[in-house]
Amino acid sequence: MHSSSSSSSSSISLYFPPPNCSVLNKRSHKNHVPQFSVRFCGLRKEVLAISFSQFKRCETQRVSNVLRNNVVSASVDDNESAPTSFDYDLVIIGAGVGGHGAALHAVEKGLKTAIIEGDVIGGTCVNRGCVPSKALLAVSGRMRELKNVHHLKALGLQVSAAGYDRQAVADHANNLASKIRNNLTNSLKALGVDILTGVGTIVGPQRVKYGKVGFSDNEVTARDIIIATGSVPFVPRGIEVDGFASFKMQCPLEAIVGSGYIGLEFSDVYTALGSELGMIGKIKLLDDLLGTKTFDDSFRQDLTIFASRFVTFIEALDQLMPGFDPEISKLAQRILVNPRKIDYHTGVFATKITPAKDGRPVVIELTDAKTKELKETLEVDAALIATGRAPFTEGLGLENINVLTQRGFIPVDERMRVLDADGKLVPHLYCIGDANGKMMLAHAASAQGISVVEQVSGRDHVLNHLSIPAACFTHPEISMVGLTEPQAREKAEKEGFEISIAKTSFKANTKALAENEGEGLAKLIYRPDNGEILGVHIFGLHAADLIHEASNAIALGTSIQDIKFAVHAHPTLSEVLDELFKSAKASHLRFWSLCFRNLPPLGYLKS
Ligand SMILES: Cc1cc2nc3c(=O)[nH]c(=O)nc-3n(C[C@H](O)[C@H](O)[C@H](O)COP(=O)(O)OP(=O)(O)OC[C@H]3O[C@@H](n4cnc5c(N)ncnc54)[C@H](O)[C@@H]3O)c2cc1C
Ligand SMILES: NC(=O)c1ccc[n+]([C@@H]2O[C@H](COP(=O)([O-])OP(=O)(O)OC[C@H]3O[C@@H](n4cnc5c(N)ncnc54)[C@H](O)[C@@H]3O)[C@@H](O)[C@H]2O)c1
Repeated sequence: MHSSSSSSSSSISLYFPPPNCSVLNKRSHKNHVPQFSVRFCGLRKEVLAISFSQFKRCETQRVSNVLRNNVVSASVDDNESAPTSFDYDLVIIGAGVGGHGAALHAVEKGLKTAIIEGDVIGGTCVNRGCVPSKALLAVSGRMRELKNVHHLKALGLQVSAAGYDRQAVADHANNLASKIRNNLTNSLKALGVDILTGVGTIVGPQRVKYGKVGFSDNEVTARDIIIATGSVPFVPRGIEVDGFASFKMQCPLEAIVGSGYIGLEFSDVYTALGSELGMIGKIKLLDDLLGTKTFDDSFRQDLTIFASRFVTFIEALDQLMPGFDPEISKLAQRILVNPRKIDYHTGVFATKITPAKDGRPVVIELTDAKTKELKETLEVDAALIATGRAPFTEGLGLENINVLTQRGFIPVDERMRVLDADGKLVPHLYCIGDANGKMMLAHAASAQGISVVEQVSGRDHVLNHLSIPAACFTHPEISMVGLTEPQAREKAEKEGFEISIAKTSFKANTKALAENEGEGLAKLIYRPDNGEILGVHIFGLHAADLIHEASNAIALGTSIQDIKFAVHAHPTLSEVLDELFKSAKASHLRFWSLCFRNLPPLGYLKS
């Protein structure tokens, strides 16, 4: 177990311990001068003998200032309010997936760890994000298949009627969330992580208060602190959200503002489950669907689902799904949007949304993204706002440590170390997950937490964010890792190298054809000169599971030349990637290019 004792010390001469100074222990320093470990002005200091009067004068001043001229050998901690012995090695604020991942790894590393949670364990992902939404998507996927007569016929199946029990579907999502929440809570308890309940506020360096807002009297000190406070829905200005859903009434959802991950996944749910489900809330934040981000349980909503006959996407950028590789977005549009009951407006901002009232519909004003002129007004029965997430850093006490957020995000360096308003590192303070905005994904939050724990336990670690995969759980799924083609082209131009593209189709894959799911594509972006994998994008059956071979290859620096010899079981979907890597044409001279990497360019040699 790591010791929770002093990390900073000073050496100052001491003849008598003054009244405000308690001697913790005394031992002999080299040259036989007595050395004391003292708590003085609230700080733990290692001191050598000095006079009592000198100590008295420094009662209200910084030890370093008063004793500057009297020290035998000194390195006084400049930071007066920083404790030098700690209740914990590590305190984590926020028990979402990021905080949870960090806590588990900290225990493995022998750190005495506490986690502070102001709401429920599991955060957004478990309670109102990944987990319940994937339960709904599991249902919508099966319903979609059962309703697809052509597909069933091709497999020789006959299903007379596919239907579902609305409450049972909602229960499935709710039960899954509570099961995972319990699993997370139990794992923390079983490993001896102290769960401290309440809102955490940083009150000074290495000090955190926690408890009910306004009554947080409990204070703990920690050698290192991780902020993992996550995010809340981002609602653009002009959009009014009219409260919470009660889900007793039928009402088709008509507009989804934002065609990112949430918009796309929920369009999959709505269009598959048809119009049997409904909602009352006319304008909804997705989070409100599954619970709300608040520390007051009275606001918590029952999980329910709703669906629509038609969905209209409103997207500010020029194409739907703008975050994905453009070729994959186009394919996704052809398969996930065009044949479904989905309409769309791109290149327009929803600048004003007025909730439905007195029998009048929801009114959405669309403003042209380029000209900024009002383009159109839509009237719909309901709208879902899925326009991104904003960091949740309110009440964290960042002002106490001179940290200024940037659009709400906590600034960090590549090691998740928090930067203060002057751009300097704040010692012993880290921020992971949605709150730092580097990559708003559950597994990214957790990976960042693990990376920080590695660092605080003495091993330098920098997480390669380009190796972190992402997936959108539509039917079929979309997944990606690394750069998109435009990003890779930009990098190649800047750094002066060529890129190549390889593609394989699911249509040639035995397993996909056996499942009658041949619609799909895998795309590889790589450097032909050295075989480096720059990005992989997959659209097709189980794309979310398939991506990991590529992400592990990027993380481990495996080249095309090496991975193309990896063996894949037959018949499996992973042969799509096998074929992809085999079809890439990377230079066989990689060995030599590695050997000569540091030599000057040929032109230089010739001259
Ligand atoms: C609908 C939806 C679906 C999603 N699906 C996926 C998906 O499939 N895959 C994926 O990778 N990501 C998904 N995400 C994103 C994912 O949920 C987030 O990236 C992830 O939850 C971020 O984790 P976190 O630990 O940073 O923050 P959070 O999960 O938000 O946890 C933060 C925790 O900190 C607590 N907290 C905040 N402030 C304080 C304080 N001052 N004191 C004490 N506690 C505090 C909060 O109560 C919360 O429990 C989805 C998000 C949504 C909304
Ligand atoms: N499967 C997953 O991994 C998954 C699933 C859901 C959510 N998430 C995470 O949750 C976060 C939030 O998801 P999201 O879909 O809300 O955000 P997003 O950033 O993926 O998409 C938001 C979309 O809304 C558009 N937009 C913003 N303001 C607009 C306006 N006024 N009018 C029209 N369009 C507008 C943006 O151009 C963008 O395309 C994401 O960061 C994502 O990483 C992940």
